[in-house]
Amino acid sequence: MIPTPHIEVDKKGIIAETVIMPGDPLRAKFIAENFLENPVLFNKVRNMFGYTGTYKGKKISVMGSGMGMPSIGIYSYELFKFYDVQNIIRVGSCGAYSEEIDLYDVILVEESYSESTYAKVMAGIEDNILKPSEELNKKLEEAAKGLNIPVHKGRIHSSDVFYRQNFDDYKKIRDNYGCIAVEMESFALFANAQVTGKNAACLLTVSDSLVTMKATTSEERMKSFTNMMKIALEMA
Ligand SMILES: O=P(O)(O)O[C@H]1O[C@H](CO)[C@@H](O)[C@H]1O
Ligand SMILES: O=c1cc[nH]c(=O)[nH]1
Repeated sequence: MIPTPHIEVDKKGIIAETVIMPGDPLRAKFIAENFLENPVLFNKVRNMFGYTGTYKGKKISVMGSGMGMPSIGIYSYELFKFYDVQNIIRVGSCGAYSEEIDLYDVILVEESYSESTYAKVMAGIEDNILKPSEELNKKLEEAAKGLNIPVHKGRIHSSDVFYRQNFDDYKKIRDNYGCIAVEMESFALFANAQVTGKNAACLLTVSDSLVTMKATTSEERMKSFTNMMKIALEMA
């Protein structure tokens, strides 16, 4: 079924086996233009930019996912199911739930807790904690070590909601589930990888802290979260 409703590529082989996937399509453009050799734009449907190029001689793609589970649910499913993509590495931003985690720190997600119904509705998956690929995580950790970039590892909260009416509610999730940070896509990505028999992982950079209320700017979120980009590219 290609092209798909959301990706205008009509041939296999244009999109690489490994796709690096930020939420922001402009972060995808930034990665392609600053890290890939000879990047070629393969998707601009809904401005959800996707590029294929090479990194240190290896073919690799980068594409935005949009925000939230319904959005990454669509893009990652189409990539896994219809374009023979084997690995998707999300490179996202997140809010810190712990004082020990500072702005710009990088987190390698070991488990993703969610109250979302995505996995259940999509495939009858009842678990509320999903895991990334062990093998990808091992490689990402090795790549981070090789680059001398420290990473926190742990369980994060994958949320359907950015703006809670009761801000302090996040503390219940942090304390009950041991989550160190919050983002909004990894749970759906891991569910899709499980359903399609493919591999997914997630690196996050801390853009703000729910504890200290420190925050980066939107420009910084787009352009300066380069450490996680380098780890993902080096691994790929
Ligand atoms: O920076 P991205 O990858 O979009 O990730 C985070 O930022 C968005 C919210 O601002 C949500 O998509 C959340 O998961
Ligand atoms: O999902 C997110 C991402 C960054 N910061 C948050 O508070 N939530």
